Amino acid sequence: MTFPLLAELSPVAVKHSDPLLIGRHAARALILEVETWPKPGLVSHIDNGAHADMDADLLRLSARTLEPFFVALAEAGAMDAGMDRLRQIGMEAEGAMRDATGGVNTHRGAIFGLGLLAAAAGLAATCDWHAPLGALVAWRWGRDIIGRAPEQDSHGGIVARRYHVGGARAEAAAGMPSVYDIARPALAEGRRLAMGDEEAARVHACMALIAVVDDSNLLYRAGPEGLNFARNKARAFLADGGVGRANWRWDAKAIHEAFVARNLSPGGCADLLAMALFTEVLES
Ligand SMILES: CC(C)(COP(=O)(O)OP(=O)(O)OC[C@H]1O[C@@H](n2cnc3c(N)ncnc32)[C@H](O)[C@@H]1O)[C@@H](O)C(=O)NCCC(=O)NCCS
Ligand SMILES: Nc1ncnc2c1ncn2[C@@H]1O[C@H](COP(=O)(O)OP(=O)(O)OP(=O)(O)O)[C@@H](O)[C@H]1O
Repeated sequence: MTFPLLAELSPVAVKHSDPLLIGRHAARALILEVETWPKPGLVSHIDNGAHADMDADLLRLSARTLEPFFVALAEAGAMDAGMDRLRQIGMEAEGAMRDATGGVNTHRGAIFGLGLLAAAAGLAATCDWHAPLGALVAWRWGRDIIGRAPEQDSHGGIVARRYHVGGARAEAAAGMPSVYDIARPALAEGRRLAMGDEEAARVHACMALIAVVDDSNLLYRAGPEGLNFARNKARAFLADGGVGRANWRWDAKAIHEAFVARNLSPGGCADLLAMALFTEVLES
């Protein structure tokens, strides 16, 4: 893996060092992601997308349940904890999520990605870090993240073997490039195109992510054809002007319905959207 030199990264000030605030912003980012419609195939405050076992209330409950674990991860980061300790807290968070939701996987990917960013936010304050939090994740924990073999029987493990994609771990070990190179610029473009409409900007960023990310959820449910179908729909939406058109919401709704009809759900892209919203608040 090649990683840019620190001097090549854009200068960034990390604004918050209080673990309680970091945890609150992480949970808030998850809630904001839910309050976004139409996100193709995904759960929102309007409908459940391609999910029979979740709705917005369950995702909100899950987000609230996870907040103390994001606080703990920020505290662990501030103590320069290694990956074993972060993993332990992450597994406890997964257990609490399952207890709260009756066993539903509401936020497994989000715990991992947002959790690492929360730990990096805690660490940043103690080591005078002036670059993106994703780069700090890669620099401090990247080798340990990628060095660990994927779980054999998880959906991600199955997809990784079958299609040779790296999923959430590769994304994190590379410094979250989909957050910084795709979602953050798309949020800014969406705000400009939709004249400050924040929900529109989030839909725009979600489409930009679906257009390029190797989302292991899409691959698990529908293989490469499903992934390509999803990408082509998102690319066409963006090529037609994204949220800059007056009738964009109808087009996004039609894409959402096409995903639901095929049981497609880009859960990884939903996680990456939440991570982009979180880093926007923490970095300037
Ligand atoms: C690493 C994890 C995510 C492995 O899960 P899995 O084997 O199913 O891998 P997979 O890559 O498919 O990711 C799972 C979830 O990540 C999200 N995701 C899918 N594709 C991507 C992608 N390309 N980029 C980012 N996230 C993605 C989705 O929500 C998906 O459900 C994780 O569950 C795990 O090992 N947790 C242990 C706790 C831990 O290490 N925590 C670290 C500190 S919080
Ligand atoms: N709004 C959302 N709607 C759906 N999934 C989301 C949403 N936000 C985040 N996700 C992510 O999607 C993942 C769940 O996706 P999904 O239910 O497709 O996977 P699964 O439980 O592994 O498999 P399956 O449901 O196909 O059996 C979670 O780990 C979560 O992080």
